[in-house]
Amino acid sequence: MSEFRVGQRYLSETETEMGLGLITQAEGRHITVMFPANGEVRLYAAQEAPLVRYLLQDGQQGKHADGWTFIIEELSEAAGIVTYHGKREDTQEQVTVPEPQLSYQIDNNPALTRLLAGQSERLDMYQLRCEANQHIAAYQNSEVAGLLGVRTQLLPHQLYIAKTVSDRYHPRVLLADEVGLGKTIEAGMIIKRRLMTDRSQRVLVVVPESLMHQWLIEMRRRFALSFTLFDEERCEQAAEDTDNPFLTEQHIIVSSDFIKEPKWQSALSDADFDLLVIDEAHHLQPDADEFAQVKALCESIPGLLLLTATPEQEGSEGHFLRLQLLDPDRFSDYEAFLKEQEHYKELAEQAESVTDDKKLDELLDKYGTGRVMFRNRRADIGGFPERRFHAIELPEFTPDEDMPWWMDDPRVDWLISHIKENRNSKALLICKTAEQVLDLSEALRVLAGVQAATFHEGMTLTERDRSAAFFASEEDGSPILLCSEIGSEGRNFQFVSQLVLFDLPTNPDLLEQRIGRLDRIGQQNTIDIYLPYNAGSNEAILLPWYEQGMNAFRQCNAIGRKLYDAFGNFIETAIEKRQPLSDDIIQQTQELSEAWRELNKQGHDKLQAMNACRPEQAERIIEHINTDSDVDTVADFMLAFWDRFGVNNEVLDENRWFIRASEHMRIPGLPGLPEDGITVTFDRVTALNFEDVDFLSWDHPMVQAALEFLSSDDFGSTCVAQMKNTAIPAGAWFLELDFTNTVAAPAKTAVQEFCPQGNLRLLLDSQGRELSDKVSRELLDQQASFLDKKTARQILKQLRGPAQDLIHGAQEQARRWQEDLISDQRAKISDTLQRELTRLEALKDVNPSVRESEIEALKEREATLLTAIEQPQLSLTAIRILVNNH
Ligand SMILES: Nc1ncnc2c1ncn2[C@@H]1O[C@H](COP(=O)(O)OP(=O)(O)OP(=O)(O)O)[C@@H](O)[C@H]1O
Repeated sequence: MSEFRVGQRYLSETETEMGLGLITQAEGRHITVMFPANGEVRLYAAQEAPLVRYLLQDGQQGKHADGWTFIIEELSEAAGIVTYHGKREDTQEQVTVPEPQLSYQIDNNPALTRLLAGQSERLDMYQLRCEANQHIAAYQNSEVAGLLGVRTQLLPHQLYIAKTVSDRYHPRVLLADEVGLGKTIEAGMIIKRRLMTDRSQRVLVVVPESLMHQWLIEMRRRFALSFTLFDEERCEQAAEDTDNPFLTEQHIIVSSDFIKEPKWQSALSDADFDLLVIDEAHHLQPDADEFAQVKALCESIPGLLLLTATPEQEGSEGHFLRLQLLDPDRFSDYEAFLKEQEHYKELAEQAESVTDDKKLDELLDKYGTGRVMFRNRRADIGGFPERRFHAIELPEFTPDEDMPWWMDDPRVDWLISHIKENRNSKALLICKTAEQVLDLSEALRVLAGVQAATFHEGMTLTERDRSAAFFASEEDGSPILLCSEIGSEGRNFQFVSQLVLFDLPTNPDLLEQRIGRLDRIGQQNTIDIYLPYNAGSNEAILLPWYEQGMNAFRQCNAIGRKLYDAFGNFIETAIEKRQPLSDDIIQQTQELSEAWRELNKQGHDKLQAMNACRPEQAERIIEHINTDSDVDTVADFMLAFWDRFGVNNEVLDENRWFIRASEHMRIPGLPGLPEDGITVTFDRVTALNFEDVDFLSWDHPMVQAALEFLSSDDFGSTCVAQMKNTAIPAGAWFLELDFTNTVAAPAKTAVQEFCPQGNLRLLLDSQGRELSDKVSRELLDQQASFLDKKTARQILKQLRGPAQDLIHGAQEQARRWQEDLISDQRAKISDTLQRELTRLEALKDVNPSVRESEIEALKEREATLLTAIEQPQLSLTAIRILVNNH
């Protein structure tokens, strides 16, 4: 066809991302177009070529293949080739640019390119794109992003910690809530929020082997977080293909024993993790050989969360040395640390009179465990069930060497009767060793025909989980779970209300951990703790010390370990000699425990409570979560998304949908959408009631992917629609433009905190008058209706030129908006980080507690952010032309 000439420039109507094409052959009925952007050469039938001629007009900006830009003043044409005459923007020289010399990169705004190519998408797709952009900006601006979709009850003490800790640039803290109050949940929330806000990218979780699966499942179920378990075998395998196995995944769980292996030390330290979480951290023993390795790992990772309900389980000095892992400079002198504690009472009194949160932070910062340690206590939270204690004295027992001990140990008889009398309820039994568990299991099977579930270190992880599930099963589960001491930590057994202590540990913190399996969040019933013991046994010796001395069975016992430090010698001697403890020791224990409790109550506990939860702030966080995760908004958006993108959704009830990919999916797949479908809800309560239902919120990977698809691809980026408004002349037209501003910076700077996506909507009439304040998007949507593709294309042909002119002007306006936005963000970066710097430097003057590296990191962050913000990205993400047609 004669209208095609070699050298002319065209856009592909269907693949605008190929940039500006150049006709290289135009003979007969075919034309050849080269697209330099991706080096493709396409052959088209001239009559049906899906191409749009690319022509600029005077006043517009052109770009030469060498990269410089010019403003067009005049056009001329010869043999079908247009030549542009104008002025170079950089040198102000007059230039002449024939169209073959135009750059193939016409504009970095795909929406504009698509408009020029005559593309118009469905109105509903355009609306969805704009909505997605608003949701993205709202999400990035939300103060509680990452906490919106946690599948948990919104408990103030947990959310306060989650938000406070996750917002710190490099948090290094001890999460030490009393047993069962939700440290794992808090850690999960912190991880989730940090990942969702780009504050963290790579996370390493270290837990006792017995808790690895539980963590994996909790992270997935409650936070939609995918972790991978790494063990020796996995590392060996990965090491065959890569130098560092830990770089193959972003979120990794390993066992506490694993990190002690020197073999993987350097790989772990070099794996660029930015957050390390160590559960049951009281096991980190400063006097153990491998402590140096753990210390090195803790030093190599900027963020560190240590979790323990019993920080002083292994003594006060161990506690101090673990605090030192968090902040070696602050906790540099043990004696000074002890001395400081003597002043906690006065400090607490002083702190109580401070009403300003920032001042309180400063005060807590300067003394004691300050803002490093978070400990919530049952007494402060309230609402926990009562504990009842039943000590059952049984006759003395001496095992017969020729018979298994369990044949005539009176505790076994008691246990069998107990199971029989309590057929309708389950019991958890904890004893010291795996051997005891195996013997007891045999005893119950042989003597009573009871099949007990077991849990001990001799079983594999999968066997343990299977066994715990057998115990938990309501229909045909076991009435009792026999656990060795490994079952006394971390596991969740709050669906049980009876605990049988088959023996007693000498360390009160271990007893506390055992009781904590049942006395934890979610426990609905009064807890019955049974201690069947034989007269003259170790348990008979320990019982009065625990019960009368410190009331350890009925209440939480934070001072147990200290009492053990004070009376341990007497206890060990009494056990060795098989003699009861003297009344005097019991009396002294009682007096000391009362005195210490009182002292803690006035100082230590108060200070910890002030740091662990500030109720007003916690309530504000919950309010924020409720506002920012409005169920209807998420649901409306996702339902519309599924409809447009070919995901079948079937309503199951008011709150649940079954969704499955259809044959008409417009995208290759969605994260979290398996082939055979999935049931989802947008409602937290439903999510808590139905474990198998996915909880969709703005935090969920599927919802995030939907937002990402809509914003990063071209879906709905251009649209021509009609409106019927008799108040304005027929044929009047309007241009609606959506701009976004983003700032790209290295992930480690967590740039989103200061520079979340900003959106600007402009609405122009054909004269270029800006109307966005007067006519909202919603109002326009009410009047807008669909236009068929053909008419849309005709309109575009007519309005392309004038629309382009208006866009040109609007871009100027958007740039001014961007400058204001960036200047606010720049000020916020400087203000916040300078304030933080001043705080750290002031703190350093009071005591040498601040690491120089912390100050350096802060300065570096500020410098990087301030550099990044100099190159913000303004994008025109969506364009709509509305033509009045009545
Ligand atoms: N906000 C919540 N909503 C629902 N369940 C919760 C919530 N917080 C905690 N739980 C449940 O309560 C139990 C205790 O929580 P978690 O395991 O996090 O406590 P912990 O402090 O880590 O326990 P431990 O001291 O034994 O290590 C778990 O079963 C957990 O799933």
